[in-house]
Amino acid sequence: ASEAPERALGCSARGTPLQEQTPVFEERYLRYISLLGKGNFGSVELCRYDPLGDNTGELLAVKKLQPSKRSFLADFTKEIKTLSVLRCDYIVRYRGVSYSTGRLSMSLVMEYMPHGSLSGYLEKNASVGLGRMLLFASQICKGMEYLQSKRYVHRDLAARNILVASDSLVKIADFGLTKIIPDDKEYYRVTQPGESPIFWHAPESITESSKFSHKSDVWSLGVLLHELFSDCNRHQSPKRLYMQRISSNTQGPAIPMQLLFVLKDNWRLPAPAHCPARVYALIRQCWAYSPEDRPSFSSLSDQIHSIAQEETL
Ligand SMILES: C=CCCn1cc(-c2nc(Nc3ccc(C4CCNCC4)cc3)nc3[nH]ccc23)cn1
Repeated sequence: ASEAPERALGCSARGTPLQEQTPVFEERYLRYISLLGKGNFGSVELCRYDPLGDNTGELLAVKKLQPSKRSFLADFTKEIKTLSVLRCDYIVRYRGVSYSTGRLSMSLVMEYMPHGSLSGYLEKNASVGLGRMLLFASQICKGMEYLQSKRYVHRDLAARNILVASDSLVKIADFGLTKIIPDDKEYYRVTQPGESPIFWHAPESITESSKFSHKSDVWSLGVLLHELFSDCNRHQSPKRLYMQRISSNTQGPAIPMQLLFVLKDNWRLPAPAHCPARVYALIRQCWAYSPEDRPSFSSLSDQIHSIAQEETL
């Protein structure tokens, strides 16, 4: 499960060799253990793949699709394709698929992350020190750097979608909304904005243009870092802080427009309590109004690295 990897952590430049790409797990050997999470997509279950029937099989996270809503099936197969080519220690590992003969449904099999989501983990372990926070932040940056190298835009970067493998390793998960930027463009324009988490979205993704790019992922990473350095405290969540700021005139224009208004007016989420000034300054860089003024993931990794060296001396 989460034993320390004997090799250095990292992401491989080339994709997964073809024959490894879609291992099939026979559904009859997948033993249900418990429910790990539910979403508008379906559910994620903890299962043991136990072909020998002696409970020695490995634990896996199996994402079952909600009974075949046609659109979901298309998105689901795209998510499987998206995950299957990714090979990075900071991205939750895709293991394969499982088909159920009877119900003509398909499940996505992934590595099991024992500690659950980062938001849940931080609520439970308030003692996470600055050093580990910065370690988690740099791992997420490296995972995003790798996604960018594959021209993937995650579009749903938030603490709820970061999973904890061990006390010293977190990974990016939930690629349900991930899009691949076309080769001839620098952004992805969303036509069907579903239930979108606007409090994590960059201004250009909120406006009618619904533009998503690596730089809009950088904005969301800033919001994620704000959550991280707020210990994912629900009372200081981005949604709650934004709603406090804009709720003065709820009967006014729709929430997204009010959010845009305060962002245009250069208001930003305040520094979390106990957040080092250098970390908040880094977070603010991610929230530059125009995308091109935001740092790259590699620059963020370097800055986090130098903050870690200074702050944890
Ligand atoms: C990304 C978020 C939306 C969808 N989603 C993904 C998962 C998920 N979870 C886990 N592990 C896990 C371990 C413990 C707990 C517990 C439950 C009881 N309360 C304390 C925390 C919860 C989850 N491993 C995974 N691998 C791949 C996916 C995945 C769950 N939901």
